[in-house]
Amino acid sequence: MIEFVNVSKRFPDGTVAVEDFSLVMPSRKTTVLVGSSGSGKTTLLRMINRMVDPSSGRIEIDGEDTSSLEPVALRRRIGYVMQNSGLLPHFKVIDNVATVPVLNGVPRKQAREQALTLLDTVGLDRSLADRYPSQLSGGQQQRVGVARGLAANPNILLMDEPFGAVDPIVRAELQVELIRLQRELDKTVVFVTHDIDEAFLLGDQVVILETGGRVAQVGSPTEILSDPANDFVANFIGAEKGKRALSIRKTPRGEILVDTEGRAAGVLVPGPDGSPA
Ligand SMILES: Nc1ncnc2c1ncn2[C@@H]1O[C@H](COP(=O)(O)OP(=O)(O)OP(=O)(O)O)[C@@H](O)[C@H]1O
Repeated sequence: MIEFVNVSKRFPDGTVAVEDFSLVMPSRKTTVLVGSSGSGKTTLLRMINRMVDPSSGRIEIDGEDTSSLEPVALRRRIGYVMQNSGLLPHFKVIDNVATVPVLNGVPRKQAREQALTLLDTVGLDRSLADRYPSQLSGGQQQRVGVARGLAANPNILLMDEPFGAVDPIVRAELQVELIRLQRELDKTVVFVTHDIDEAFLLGDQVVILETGGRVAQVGSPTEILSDPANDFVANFIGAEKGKRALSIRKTPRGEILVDTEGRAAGVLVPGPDGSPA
């Protein structure tokens, strides 16, 4: 569990990126921080692994105050995946993945073997292991970025807009892949995005942020969709504009859900007690 307790961050130039932020991010769940540009998402994420230190307040990981931990050691046991993959251009794919375990003291041969297994995990063919990042597609690079983030077998995986720079089709593939991975690996994931659809798709807990890291609402996607806390949230999630309104259309083969433009959105199936799901 990651806990923020009254955390603020003021940068040396006086910018207050985060003000009095408190939140529990449960273990083995995905928490998504979503908000517009400048709302403090990246600053919040980077405070978890001490790439940025809070000006006040504290962050605990499983009850341990991170300010008492050595930053480099902390960073090595927390996976970090960023936009544009953050791969080292002059290292082959396999060495990009194996680097952190080697720094952690794993013998190189063993680290490279584990790296190959991780390529399997993220759905990449092992034949790509000897390529350089520039010889991969954007989506493949992001998968290597995820493999790299997982390489030290961290309990926590921080992901900063990891799918922001790839085209929508690849992005959808990567999102599905992350859901599969999360079921398999059971990590505590903190994911930053400005895309509310991505937040609802991936998040167990979604945190909608306003400027200064102010929490507009926290909840499951269902809770937020069914009961937006205020106009800001309603506007942000598109509920106000009826963008997410679905209605039932009866067809000879059953009932389907359609969106406001008449596009089919899904099939209505009965719930366990026979009521509509
Ligand atoms: N090193 C810094 N020095 C001064 N101000 C900073 C620094 N890093 C970030 N900020 C400011 O802090 C605020 C929050 O930035 P942050 O990068 O956390 O936002 P964000 O929500 O991740 O934005 P984006 O979606 O654009 O990445 C912004 O106003 C930003 O300009």
